Amino acid sequence: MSFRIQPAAPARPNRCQLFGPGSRPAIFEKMAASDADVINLDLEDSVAPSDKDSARANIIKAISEIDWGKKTLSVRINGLDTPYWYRDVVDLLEQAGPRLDQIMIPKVGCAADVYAVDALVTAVETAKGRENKISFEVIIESAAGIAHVEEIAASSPRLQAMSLGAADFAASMGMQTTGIGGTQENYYMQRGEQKHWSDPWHWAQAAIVAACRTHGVLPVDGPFGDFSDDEGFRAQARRSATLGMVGKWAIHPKQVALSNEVFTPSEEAVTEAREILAAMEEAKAKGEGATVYKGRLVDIASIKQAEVVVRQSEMIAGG
Ligand SMILES: CC(=O)SCCNC(=O)CCNC(=O)[C@H](O)C(C)(C)COP(=O)(O)OP(=O)(O)OC[C@H]1O[C@@H](n2cnc3c(N)ncnc32)[C@H](O)[C@@H]1OP(=O)(O)O
Ligand SMILES: O=CC(=O)O
Ligand SMILES: [Mg+2]
Repeated sequence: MSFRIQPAAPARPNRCQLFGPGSRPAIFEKMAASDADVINLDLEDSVAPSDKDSARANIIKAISEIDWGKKTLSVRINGLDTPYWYRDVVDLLEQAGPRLDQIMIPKVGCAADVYAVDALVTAVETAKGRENKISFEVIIESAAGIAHVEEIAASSPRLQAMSLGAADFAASMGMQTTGIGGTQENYYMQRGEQKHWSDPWHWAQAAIVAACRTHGVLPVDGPFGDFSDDEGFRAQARRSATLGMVGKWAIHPKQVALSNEVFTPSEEAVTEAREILAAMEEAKAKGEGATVYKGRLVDIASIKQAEVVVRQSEMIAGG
């Protein structure tokens, strides 16, 4: 292990982030009643330019009027390349009240983007004497974002989570697809007569997980656009969970249960993890660092692996 200890990411459930356009206030109560751990009220790409002001007003009203329970409540502001974002930040911070937990910054391309929002948020918080400080989440969804992913992960103590935004990412990278996440028809290996589909999102996800884990940030998988394809969603979410991501977005309420299912360690996985911990306790008592569990090697690294599963399960149960 490096001399630098890996910081822990925030210990809060983030299995599913449910999105809804700020221009559609009729669904806000349904979002609040959902089983999502995080709610993302959107001011950005699901809101038409002509609706930006009214969407902002809807969201500000709903933040204090609706009972959001214990959910993390986040608002996605507009990008720094638009004329809307400063007004989003100032109005939210001045008018939305203390229930707002987090701001999501889209299309972050470098650490200075986060610095700029941090400076504005800090000024308004200080001016208003706000006690509960706003946290940040960012979306990596551009070539610049993925090229600078580590400096972005290290950019601010406010930063709690980082998502991959497959739609804008694909556009920025010039990828030949209109699909949002999941299997892409033309991304395959050919062997004889057989096609084997690969995962074009994998490398970006792995880069995000590594940057996040280095700096104590929660890595999250973004949208899966085809909400009629439950198995496709599950497969994408399982790959993300296996890579170390803690959750996924839902762009339709039917995806919430799917995401919670995948990102909650199963009873079977938790039992096995506890058995590994018990086996290693026995080994330790005998002065051994390695032993055999169900015919396979387990050693001191296995304790850390098992603890990831047990900790995640206990945090979700307690959260
Ligand atoms: C690439 C990106 O940036 S993704 C993030 C930004 N995008 C978004 O925020 C989009 C979020 N999703 C939506 O706007 C909508 O779900 C849509 C447009 C995809 C589909 O909307 P609809 O056509 O109304 O879906 P559908 O008819 O299947 O809705 C079923 C029920 O769920 C409700 N519902 C729809 N979307 C949501 C939502 N996001 N949250 C909670 N409830 C919702 C509907 O009101 C309806 O309720 P009802 O049964 O009481 O009438
Ligand atoms: O904002 C999300 C995306 O996929 O783009
Ligand atoms: Mg986007």
